[in-house]
Amino acid sequence: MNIRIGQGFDVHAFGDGDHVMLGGVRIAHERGVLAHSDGDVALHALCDAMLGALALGDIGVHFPPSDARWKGADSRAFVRHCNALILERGWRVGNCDITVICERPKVGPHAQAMRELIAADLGIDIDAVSVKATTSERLGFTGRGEGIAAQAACLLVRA
Ligand SMILES: Nc1ccn([C@@H]2O[C@H](COP(=O)(O)O)[C@@H](O)[C@H]2O)c(=O)n1
Ligand SMILES: C[C@@]1(CO)OP(=O)(O)OP(=O)(O)OC[C@H]1O
Repeated sequence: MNIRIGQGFDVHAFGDGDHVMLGGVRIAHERGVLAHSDGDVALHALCDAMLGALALGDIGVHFPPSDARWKGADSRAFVRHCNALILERGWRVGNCDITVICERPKVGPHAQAMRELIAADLGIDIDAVSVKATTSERLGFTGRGEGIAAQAACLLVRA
């Protein structure tokens, strides 16, 4: 088999704070997120998609929330670690696609910066990295502004 696919999903509740991290980009916002790490749902979903493609469990297995090393951690380091696991097994990311789900903040103005950071961390062309967003039409916990969610898909090809 010369391709593998994985998908990921993550949620964090909003809490006190003045920014959210999304796709490695710091976005000023009137709420922060409650998390052990920097709470970057986009990168956590991506990590779970990458790990899922390798059938290596999930982000919590590799970076346990009980481990003080990950307190406030930059989630870009998680992405780079997952990418190293991929490369050392003879794979590379062919492309990935992330959808962020929230009413606010607006993601569109930051999507290009996110794509650039993710492409750099994966060592792949920016054309292979997609970041998009949707509201949930004011329905559910994202619609009520209680939290933020993201889902991701990741294709691996033989290096
Ligand atoms: N947090 C968000 C949510 C949405 N967008 C952009 O707005 C478009 C319309 O959203 P709908 O949920 O009404 O379909 C969407 O396609 C995104 O381009 C955004 O940037 N940030
Ligand atoms: C990222 C980790 C790191 O301890 O903690 P959180 O930032 O709380 O994020 P979550 O999406 O719950 O994933 C679990 C953990 O791996």
